[in-house]
Amino acid sequence: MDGVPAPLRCFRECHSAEMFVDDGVETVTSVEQKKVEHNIEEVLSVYKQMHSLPQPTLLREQHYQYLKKGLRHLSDAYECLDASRPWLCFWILHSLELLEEPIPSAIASDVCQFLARCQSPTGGFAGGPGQHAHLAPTYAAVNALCIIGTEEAYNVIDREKLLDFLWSVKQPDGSFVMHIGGEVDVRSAYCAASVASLTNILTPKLFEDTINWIVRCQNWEGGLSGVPGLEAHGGYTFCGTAALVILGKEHMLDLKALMRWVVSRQMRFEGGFQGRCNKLVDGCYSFWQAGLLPLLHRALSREGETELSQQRWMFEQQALQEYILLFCQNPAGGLVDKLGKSRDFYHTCYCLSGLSIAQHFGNTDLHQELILGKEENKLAPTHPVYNICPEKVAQALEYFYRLPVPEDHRQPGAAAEDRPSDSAAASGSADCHT
Ligand SMILES: CC(C)=CCC/C(C)=C/CC/C(C)=C/COP(=O)(O)OP(=O)(O)O
Ligand SMILES: [Zn+2]
Repeated sequence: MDGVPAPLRCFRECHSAEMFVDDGVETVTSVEQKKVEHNIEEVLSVYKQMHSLPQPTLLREQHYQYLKKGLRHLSDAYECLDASRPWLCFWILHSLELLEEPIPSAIASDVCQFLARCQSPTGGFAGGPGQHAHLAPTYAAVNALCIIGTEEAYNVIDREKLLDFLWSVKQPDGSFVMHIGGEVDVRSAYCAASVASLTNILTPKLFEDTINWIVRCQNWEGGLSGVPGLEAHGGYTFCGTAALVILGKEHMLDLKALMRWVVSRQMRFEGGFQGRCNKLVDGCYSFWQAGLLPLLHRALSREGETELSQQRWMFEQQALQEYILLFCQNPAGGLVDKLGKSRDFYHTCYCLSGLSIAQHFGNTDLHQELILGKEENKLAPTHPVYNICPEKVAQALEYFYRLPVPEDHRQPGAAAEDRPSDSAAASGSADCHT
């Protein structure tokens, strides 16, 4: 059965470019914005000539071939991502799970062995073998291993040392640096909370003061910035909000102001999202921004602020699907930021993740689908906190929550060798989780 027809034009009330021009003065961004809108109009007019009833199609087979190849061979263009190799594993594996394409067991095992080589002897994962541990590839590696979801995959993670690493990047004010000697921003709090919760090493002490630090990142715009006092941005807003959801404290944000900010980031003409006010649409914000709506919906329904019977997220789900399917697909496979840009695995992962959010409303209890185009366009649902499929989250939690939480006597910024000896630690309580 076919899904709903495309909402061509009905969402497109006005050209955003007009709003980017202040008193007739053009800026670099307003000129770029006009180009984006021109490109969209051109593609739309060709599309309308070819199709009387618009039915955008997800190019499943092309995306599958592009992703499958990427697991074994990367072009020279990826040399610059030599310090982000676990990310490439996550982006590709998550895209494949959204497309419901199984990962052959030999490839899954090779990925496990590769990620094991990225694990630092002092805990956490690095961007590549022999590099220093960093929170971003640690998040990507743990997510990739949870997607694989085998005993071999789970066993790669040294949880005791992972906790050492998290403490080594914890700061006295509650924030985290991305790596020892590195920068602080709210991505790190999310990466730390995500891996700690998935692998059952989350202790209240580890996130002491983190909640207040994240809440300080929400600014007058309603969204969150990377550190307190800067401009709100979708990437950081997602990270801060999802971290607070993991820590059970999302209601400490001004949720209504956040809702107003994020829904205003959906572009009226393009249908996709921008990352921050007065900037351009980009396919990857289909997840970083639209992914906030399930988090907000849950938080606001708990506070009795949204109708539980509501059947839609509070953004134009069809318009976002249209943006991704009509303007972000490379005909040879892979997805892009915007028309005219090259495909890459990051945008493939986050465009597909956003498409999945826009297609599935609710959770396993109450589930409503809104599929633009044919039913074959339907992707698997994604978990809005971790961005891996919900069954894989449940399976990982089931596995790791059978294991005890490691003893935690560590201090912010402490190196692994500063930890009390194992025998001293072992004299304490065996399991502080309960
Ligand atoms: C888990 C994890 C590590 C998440 C990453 C979150 C994320 C996407 C952060 C984005 C950071 C940022 C300020 C981008 C702006 O880039 P820009 O100025 O090039 O783009 P813009 O014009 O769209 O703002
Ligand atoms: Zn992007």
